Amino acid sequence: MMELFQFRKCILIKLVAISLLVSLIHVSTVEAKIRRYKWEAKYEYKSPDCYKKLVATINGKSPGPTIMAQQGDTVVVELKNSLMTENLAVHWHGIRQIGTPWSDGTEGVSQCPIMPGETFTYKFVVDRPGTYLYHAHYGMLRDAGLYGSIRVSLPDGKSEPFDYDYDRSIILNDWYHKSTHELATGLSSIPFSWVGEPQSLLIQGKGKFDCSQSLGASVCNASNPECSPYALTVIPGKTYRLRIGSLTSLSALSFQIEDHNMTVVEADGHYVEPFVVKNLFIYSGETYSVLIKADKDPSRNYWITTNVVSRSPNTTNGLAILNYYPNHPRRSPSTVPPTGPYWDNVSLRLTQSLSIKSRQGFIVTPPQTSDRMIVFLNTQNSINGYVRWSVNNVSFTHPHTPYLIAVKHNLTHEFDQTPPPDGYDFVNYDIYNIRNNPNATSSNGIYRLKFNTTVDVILQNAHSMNSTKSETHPWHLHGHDFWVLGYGEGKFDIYNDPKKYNLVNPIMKNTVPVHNYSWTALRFKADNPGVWAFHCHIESHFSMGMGVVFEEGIEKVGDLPSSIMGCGATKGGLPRP
Ligand SMILES: O=C1O[C@H]([C@@H](O)CO)C(O)=C1O
Repeated sequence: MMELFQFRKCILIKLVAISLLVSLIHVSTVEAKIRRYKWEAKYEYKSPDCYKKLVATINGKSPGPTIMAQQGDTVVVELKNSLMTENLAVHWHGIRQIGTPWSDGTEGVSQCPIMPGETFTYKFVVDRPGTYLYHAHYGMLRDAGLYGSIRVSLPDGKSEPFDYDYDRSIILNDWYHKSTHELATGLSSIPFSWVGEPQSLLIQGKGKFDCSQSLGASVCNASNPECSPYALTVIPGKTYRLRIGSLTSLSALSFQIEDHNMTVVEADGHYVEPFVVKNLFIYSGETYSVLIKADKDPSRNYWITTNVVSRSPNTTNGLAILNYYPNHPRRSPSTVPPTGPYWDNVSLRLTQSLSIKSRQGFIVTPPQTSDRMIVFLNTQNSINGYVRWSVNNVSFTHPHTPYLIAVKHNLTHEFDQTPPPDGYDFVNYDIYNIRNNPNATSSNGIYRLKFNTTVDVILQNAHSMNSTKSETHPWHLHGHDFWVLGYGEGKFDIYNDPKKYNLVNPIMKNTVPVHNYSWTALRFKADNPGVWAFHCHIESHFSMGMGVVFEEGIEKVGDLPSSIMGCGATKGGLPRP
């Protein structure tokens, strides 16, 4: 009897084990989906802020389609360049491209440009849940409207550490009426012609330029439905997760919703220890999730606004409508739209930056020490009469052969083999004044990092060349997230400031501002084999040389696909080193 019982028990255990195994296999096959997209990039006449101009679209839209995926999925984007006369590359901003550095979409770094008429396929895994972006990474093409959102949700059955009823993605932008070609030409000419302040601010691709400036209805038509304000419809009583991303060309923004507080819960794909704000400061390349509750008087709509901060604004505020259902989405509130905080209040912005900490229960503790410290002094310079931006007095230029190919195949003659400096003259440099000698050099040399080491990067801001200000610069790192260890005003003190680092619960991000006359300290692990750009996300500043490139673990990078080749030294195949 006992034996029969044991036998049955054994069979039962085996059955349970088999069914568990089957369900595990089932879960893993259900989880890892392939999300396929077929996109065509082309120019179309559009009027996002009522002013008609050529806009770079994806499948006829700007912002382009939102990529919706679950953690662990593989995204495949077959991208056709139908821009007719312009090259293309698309960067998946915030996706680390582990094992696929050739899919990072950075022209000159990870691939040759996609030529007009060509189709290029990007394939990568979205390994973490969160809010990300995509945008053109060729010349200043992003500014022409080629961008969109990536939303990575948790696998089925897993839930976020906060509750909400609905999820919405909103991209903030600023908008120029001149073509990107005109803007880029002005920046690289003698005399220098600055892009100036943008003509309008867009919220989810819509803005309002004042057409009364006598342009004629064929150019600017205030009643064009294309430029009716974006309406975010909410059901009274419900909680909304707003995934807000900024892809401004230049502007740092403040975002606010009339009468509604926002609880910040996510930054660049990482959970934030929740904190409540009336306005959200957001810099180009950053993403945040905020929760809002539709718990105000439901008989009316409310204004959503954006305004420029950190530069003296000359652009009307962005306007959208928070539409309480069932009010009409076009019904403008009769109230005055909130104007946001004063543009020049640096300490308010610094305070918000310092409030962003990693959420309890989700903290990834940083290594407590680093192997290398690199200090990047950000300055505006002059090189042979051209206005440029530099890092440690070196202004970045692209080589003809993408670094990933040149480094992997040891094509040493393709770029300067001398690495740029790890620091500047800490003792004598006065960050508060226009420099005595504005001259700098340019180079396409790169920083080579020892694989798996911990690297600290200190961004040091300074006075610009001929204005009366120091400007905010949002820096974006490809291929990694970094821990934000600290921010401070003035000149970074390499002996004492590291003692004040937050090594307990720093947030991890991929984009971070360095505030006016201030420093920002970051730490990351050089553990992602590849070649990665790190640059100011202001499109004109990057095109004026404000960036660097890191290489790590190139020997661990697999065979490069031939689809990324075809330019520079790889015209007609790979040359010998
Ligand atoms: O790169 C820039 O150039 C101008 C100004 O410094 C010179 O006109 C400006 O505001 C920038 O951000």
